[in-house]
Amino acid sequence: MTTEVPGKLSPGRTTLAARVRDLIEAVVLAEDDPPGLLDAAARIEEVTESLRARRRESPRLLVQADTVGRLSANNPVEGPGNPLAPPLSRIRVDVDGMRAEVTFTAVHEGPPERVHGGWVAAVLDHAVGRAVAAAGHPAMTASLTVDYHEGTPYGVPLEVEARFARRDGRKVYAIANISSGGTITATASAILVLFTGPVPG
Ligand SMILES: CCCCCCCCCCCCCCCC(=O)SCCNC(=O)CCNC(=O)[C@H](O)C(C)(C)COP(=O)(O)OP(=O)(O)OC[C@H]1O[C@@H](n2cnc3c(N)ncnc32)[C@H](O)[C@@H]1OP(=O)(O)O
Repeated sequence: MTTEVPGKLSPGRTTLAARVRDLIEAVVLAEDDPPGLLDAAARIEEVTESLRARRRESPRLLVQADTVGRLSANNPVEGPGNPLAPPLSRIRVDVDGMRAEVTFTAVHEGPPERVHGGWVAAVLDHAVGRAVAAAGHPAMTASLTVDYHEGTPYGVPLEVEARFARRDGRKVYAIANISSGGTITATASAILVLFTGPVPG
């Protein structure tokens, strides 16, 4: 059975994360005007201090996500609560794997007008983790091999797909790809190792 994510998360938190994401992009693209930049920095520092005054102990923010159970909405790839996360959207998971959308921005630029390969790998790593968990084999990535076939564009929605392939004892094999407008730009194959204890969120 396919389950739609996200789960329940306070709108204030997702809105704040979205605004900070916008802020990061604005910072990266801001013209070099030293007084203006210093003034902005001072105003941002004020907001940071007001949030810091209400600091929680752990970054983990568990919400009911899907068949895997309670997961952290602050996950740095998928989590809508984390401004660092692109994040993932339109997530669909089932026993065969997961599909999702992701839109990178100029913040993620590596090669000119293309997404940094580390970010592509992060999304693929996350996707294989999601896929094997959805297939009933929650595991951590031990090995991830990424092939970059073409530059991955930012500013457009990309499709992410990952599938559980097979299990051999504690080793779980999975594959994933990321595509733009039907063209696969990167593929990954992964070996994950089953968790022996409780699955962290
Ligand atoms: C609103 C909603 C929001 C929702 C929000 C969603 C959040 C949803 C999160 C879910 C999705 C997260 C997905 C994140 C994906 C990561 O980011 S995972 C994090 C990165 N990975 C790590 O940190 C792992 C670090 N490595 C380790 O901890 C340990 O090496 C491992 C992987 C646990 C394995 O250690 P171990 O348990 O001691 O196992 P070990 O006996 O060494 O090996 C077991 C088997 O694996 C094999 N193996 C081990 N390493 C390798 C290797 N590198 N290559 C090949 N084989 C290997 C061994 O040869 C052995 O094989 P067999 O002898 O059984 O045939």
